[in-house]
Parts: sequence; structure tokens; C-alpha cells
Amino acid sequence: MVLNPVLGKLVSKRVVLASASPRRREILTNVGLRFEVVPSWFKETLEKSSFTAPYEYAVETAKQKALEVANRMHVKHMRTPDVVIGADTIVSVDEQILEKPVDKQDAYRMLSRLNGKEHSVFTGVAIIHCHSKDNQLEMEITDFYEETKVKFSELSEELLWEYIDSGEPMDKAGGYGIQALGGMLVEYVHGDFLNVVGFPLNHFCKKLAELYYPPSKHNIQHKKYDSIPSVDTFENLSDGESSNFTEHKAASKLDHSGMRSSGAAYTSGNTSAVRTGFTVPLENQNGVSQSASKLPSKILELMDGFRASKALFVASKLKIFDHLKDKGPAKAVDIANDVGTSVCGTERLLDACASLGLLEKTPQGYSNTDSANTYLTSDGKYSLHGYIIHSNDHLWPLFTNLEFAVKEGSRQNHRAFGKKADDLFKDYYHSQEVNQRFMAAMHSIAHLTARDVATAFDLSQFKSACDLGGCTGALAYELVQVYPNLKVTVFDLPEVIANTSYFQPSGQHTAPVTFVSGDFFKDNLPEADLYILSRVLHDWPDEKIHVLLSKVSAVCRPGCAILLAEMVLDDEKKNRSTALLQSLNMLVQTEGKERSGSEYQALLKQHGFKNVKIRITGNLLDVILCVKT
Ligand SMILES: O=c1[nH]cc([C@@H]2O[C@H](COP(=O)(O)OP(=O)(O)OP(=O)(O)O)[C@@H](O)[C@H]2O)c(=O)[nH]1
Repeated sequence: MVLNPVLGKLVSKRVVLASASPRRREILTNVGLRFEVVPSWFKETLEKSSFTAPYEYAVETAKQKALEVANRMHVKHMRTPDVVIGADTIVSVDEQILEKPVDKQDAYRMLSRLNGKEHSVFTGVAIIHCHSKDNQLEMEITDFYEETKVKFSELSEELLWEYIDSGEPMDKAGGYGIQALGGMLVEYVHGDFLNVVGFPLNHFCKKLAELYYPPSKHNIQHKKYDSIPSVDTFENLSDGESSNFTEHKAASKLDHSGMRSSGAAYTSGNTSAVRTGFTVPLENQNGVSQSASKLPSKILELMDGFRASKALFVASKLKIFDHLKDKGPAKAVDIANDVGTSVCGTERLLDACASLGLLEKTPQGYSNTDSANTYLTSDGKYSLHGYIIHSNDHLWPLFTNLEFAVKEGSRQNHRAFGKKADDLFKDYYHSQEVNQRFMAAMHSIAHLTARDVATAFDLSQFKSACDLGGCTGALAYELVQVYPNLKVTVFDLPEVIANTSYFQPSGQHTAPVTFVSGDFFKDNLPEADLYILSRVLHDWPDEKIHVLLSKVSAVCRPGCAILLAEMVLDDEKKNRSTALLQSLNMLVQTEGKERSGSEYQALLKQHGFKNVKIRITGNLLDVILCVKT
């Protein structure tokens, strides 16, 4: 017997679970679903950086798992299944995706990242309805995801290792099993518990309800374009309703966006129109209502992108995150009084920030989320405040001239700021304020990426390094921490070196870092075993890069090396939107661009750097190392 009528719709169908996960099997068996298990052979190796959000990665992997099984079963002339279900669970923390650990060290790395913090668990699910027609496999794919927030307590090293030694982490996303020993690590769970375990049962049933019980014609005609979901719960549905999946398909096939064709992704509790995934009435010019497919959520998200960015920028400029770190939770009226803004405007800004996941809103007032405390307050080690202010004050005016930049193929500083600087960096150095703002922005990104850049390769063979254009020294300080025998010289323009003292870390690691002023295009370069160019080459056109690389090559002895830190594009330049948007960013303000691994290889080769190694770090900067032979 199946308690839920929605699951009853699957009773007569051949259902296949394309997963080896014993937890998924158990969750679905427990609710009376009858199915076969055919584990997917799809390797979970999709390029993570090509997805703009972690849930997209989980959804795509789930889809590929299910597709592989559907195709394999069809090709092998086994009876084609009616429904194939695939799922993929990932953990997302600090913009990183964690899957199952490969060994104990990996489990330790993951659990240490989660320690004392909140993270998100996403499970992507794909439901594929299959039909075999003239021996051709036809498929209708529905996909969705669910997000659950989980917070770990502060855990000691000893406890972490004891847990790792239990063996439990090894086949679990993020390295823990919330349903067993791992439950002891968890302080709270916000959202669907089973989603963390590996399968969002509630959302799955709602999705089936949407598929098998689409809204009746009567309901559709009376709904407004922006109506909330037509199927919000599945409990009150009875088998007596007259619709079926095939009827619904005919109405839902259109997707004017050209984007994913079914199953708009949404989080639980979000009741926007996107959530329905159903036909909604649109009136044509004659006032006759016609069916359109679900809303093009990705396009709508992109259309809204600039509003979300600006809300973040303004909240940062007003130092709302600093304020809430000290005084939260606080009411809108108190925040408005303290920062000197209108109550009505502040309240809307705070609500928008809460909806974007930057703040939490409770009856006590607004408070920072963990990631706002870490990244959005102005004084934290990993603060992005400097870069956000730079984005608002410098990049935003440049980007408003993107159309000119694309038409003319050149930077737009003259339009954005009313003056044409011959030298790229002159813009920054004409005022102390702008200079410090730019340095703070570079410092933010350098801090966030420094550990991954420093550890992408083993650099312990080098005794001295010179960070050309090393700005505030953030990478240099990280390097001397990771490699205690290394001495690093930061070489940058006099205007930069004059302002570095503000960014110096306190503590005993300052001695192996020295600052030397000079222009790497004109002056002699300091002697070193390792020359570092982090976010430098992307500022310049190839001709200028050749000037710089030939200077580095001339002072680089055999056995010495060059290390580049840049966003490395894939060779076809089609995947990594962060890097491709960064390349537009370089267009509006420099003569440079982001380049692919092969392009960097070709540039280096011309200057005697041959054995080029590239590491994609998963962070904002990738690393290229080449030892001169
Ligand atoms: O708290 C828990 N979190 C996660 C799990 C289990 O972790 C894995 C996640 O891995 P994946 O989604 O890749 O699924 P696989 O096990 O590899 O099986 P597939 O055949 O579907 O690829 C999943 O098993 C979760 O159940 C957990 O148990 N507790």
C-alpha cells in the first residue's frame, strides 16, 4: 500500500533508481515505492567552475547519472524503464563544492572547513520519463534541487580524527553522515533533513504532484501571471483527478528562453511564480489567453543581477554588515537611525539583503549570516569589503559603458571618469583615496586566494621569490607562512609601496618580506629564484607581456621559475562564466584580457619557459608554474 496518492501514480510503472546510495534506496523503500536499483556509471567529473551556482552542478550531475542509466537500459534491449530517478548530493561552503572524500586527509580537510560554520547541502534530482518509439528513446526530463542549511559545532581536532577513524565519512558528501555518528557534530539543521541524507523526499513528492496533477483548465484561466504555485502541497490530491503526465507534457514543452526545458530549480519556501514550472496564461495582443511554458528563471535571474549587486554594494557602503556584527540583531528603524538613512529605504534594503541570503531576519530584527560576518564586514581577514567598494565606485561606472567598449573594442575610463589616462594605473594614483581603495580591493582578492596560490605547487625548493606587482604583500605573507625558509621581495610602483604599511599584518612573520619600489617595465628586477606575476598579465596586451616576460627570462637562471596566478579559461572559452565576465571587466578598463591555458603556454614558450604546469584551483585564481631549463 502506498500512503501517498502521488506515489501511487508510479505503482504501475517500471521505476529505476539510478543510484548506488543505500540511503536513497532506504528513503524511497520506506515510503512504499517499488523500484529497481541500477547504479549509474556516470563519473562525477563535471567542471565545477563552469557552473554559476553549486546547485546547478548537483542538478546537472543528477541528470547525467539518470540519463546514463536510461540510455544504457534502452541500448541493451532491456525493457526500457518508464521512470529513471537520479540524484546527487553535495556540500557547499565558502563557494567551494565538497563531494565524497577520497581519503582520510581529504575527509579531514572537508570537516575542518565545515567546523564551527554553517554550510549548505544541495541535492539535485532528475526524474526522467522514458518512452520507446520506433526503437528510439524519447525522454522528458524534470529536475529540481533542494537546499538545507546545516551548522557544525566547534569541534576539537581530536574529535574530528576520532570521527574520521570511524570510517563513516568516506562515502558521504562533505565527509559526514548526519543520520549516524555525524549527527553529533551538528548544531542545527534548517530545512529538509532527508535532503542532507541524500534524497529530498518532500520536494520529490511535490514535483510528482506537479507532473501528474497539473492545474485544471479552470484554475489556469483564473490565475494571474505572477500567481504563486498551483501545486503547493501534495497531501490533498486524490487519484480521482483526471489529468495525467502525458496531457501535461503537451502544455509544458515550450520554453521561450531556450534554457533548461523543465523543472525550474527553486528552494523550498520560495513561492515565486518560477516555482510552478507550469503553464501560466499570457494574454496576446488580442486579449486572448494563450499558454506559455514555465518562466525562464535563469534569464530572469540575470536580468535582476544588477539589482542584487547594487543592493550588496549599498549595504556595504553604508557599513550595515559592520553595524550588525557589533549590534545585531537590530530593527530597521535602529539601523536607519545609526547609519543616517531613511527608515522606509533601509527596511527595503535589509529585506532585499535577507532574501539574498546576506542577512537573517527574525522577530528580534536583522543579523548577519555567517558568510556576511566573514566576507562583508570591513575588518575580517577574508573581508571582500575593499573589492565591493571598488566594484561600486570604479567598476560599476565602467560597466555602464560596456556597450561602447564592445563597439569600440577599447577601455572606457574616459567616458566613466571624464579623463583619459595614458598609463593604465594612473587613474588609481591621482588621488590618495582612490589609490587606497584600489589597494584594498586587490588586498581582498589576494587574501582570499593566497593560500590556494601558495599551495597549488610545492615551492619549498625556492629560497627567494620576487612578487612583481605584489601590491600590499598579501600573497608574500602567505608564502612565507607556508614556506618558512622563503624570503619574498614585493616589487611595485612607488605610489603603491608608499601605502603598504596600512596593510601589514602584525606578528613575527614580517621580516622575510621586503618591499622595493620600481616599474617592472622599466627598472631592473630584483634577483630571485622564483618570479611571481599574480593578476598582472591579464592587465596587458600581448606586446607588453612580451616586454615583461623577456625581462623576467633574462634574469631567471636555469632552475629558477616563473609562477603566474590568473583565472585560466578553458581552451574553447565557453565554460567559465566568472572568468569570461572578468575578461569583459578587463575590456572596459584595460588593454588586457583573460587567457586560456594554451595561450599562456604559448606566451611563456617564446621566452624559454617550456615545461608549463597548470593547476586549476577551484578558487578565483589558478596557478601556472614553469621552471626554466
Ligand atoms: O549526511 C549525509 N550526507 C550525505 C550522505 C550520502 O552521501 C552520498 C553523496 O554522494 P552522491 O550524491 O554522489 O551519491 P553516491 O553515494 O555516490 O551514489 P550515486 O550512485 O547516486 O552516485 C549519498 O550516498 C548520500 O546518501 C549521507 O549518507 N549522509
